[in-house]
Amino acid sequence: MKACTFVTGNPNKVIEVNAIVGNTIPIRTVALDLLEIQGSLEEIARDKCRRATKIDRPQANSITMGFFTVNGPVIVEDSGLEFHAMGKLPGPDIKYFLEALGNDGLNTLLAPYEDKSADAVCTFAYSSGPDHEPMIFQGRLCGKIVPARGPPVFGWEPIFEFEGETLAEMAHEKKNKLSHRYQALCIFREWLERDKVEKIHCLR
Ligand SMILES: O=c1nc[nH]c2c1ncn2[C@H]1C[C@H](O)[C@@H](COP(=O)(O)OP(=O)(O)OP(=O)(O)O)O1
Ligand SMILES: [Mg+2]
Repeated sequence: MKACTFVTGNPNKVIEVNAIVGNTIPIRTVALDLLEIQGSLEEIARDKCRRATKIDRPQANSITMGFFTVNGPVIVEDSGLEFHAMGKLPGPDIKYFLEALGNDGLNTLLAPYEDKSADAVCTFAYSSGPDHEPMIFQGRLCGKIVPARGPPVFGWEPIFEFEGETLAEMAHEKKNKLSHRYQALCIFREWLERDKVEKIHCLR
């Protein structure tokens, strides 16, 4: 069975996706930061996915400087962080907010508000090839934004608290059994397994 290609520029996503799916879905990864349009998480993921299926001739890979092509099924992912007090902002723009303000600055943004709750949203888009419209699989984890605690290894993990622990403090095994990414991948896996014959055919 031919593997599904996960195109992402983020090595932490690769580590988590591999840990979550194990060998239940054959996935190979390609390290490439795809262009992202402005829009909702779903629109961004769909557009990235269409773009990924069209990588049909050797592409320079900016991260490894290797060359690759994508043939067959593809998945991409877009993650957002929605502050309830701010009408779901920064949402898909969290990457740029984090780069500009850091985790402390994200806390400061919420200082005027009593409501510190936030949703971490993970949106996968899957397509079996350039002629197939992407399908969307989304997972959501509701937590709250707190002053940073825990190792600052992956994005906004140190400021996102779920049931008393920040994601940075949480054991990886635990995060990978409850996270927004875990939930999205469970729905994706269920969909793949439903009507298995047809989907396996898609993955060839
Ligand atoms: O579980 C997570 N725990 C903490 N931080 C996270 C998580 N998941 C994404 N993040 C961060 C990475 C990036 O700063 C932003 C999402 O932006 P996003 O465009 O989806 O990711 P990216 O550009 O790093 O990789 P990609 O090439 O797949 O688009 O939130
Ligand atoms: Mg991105």
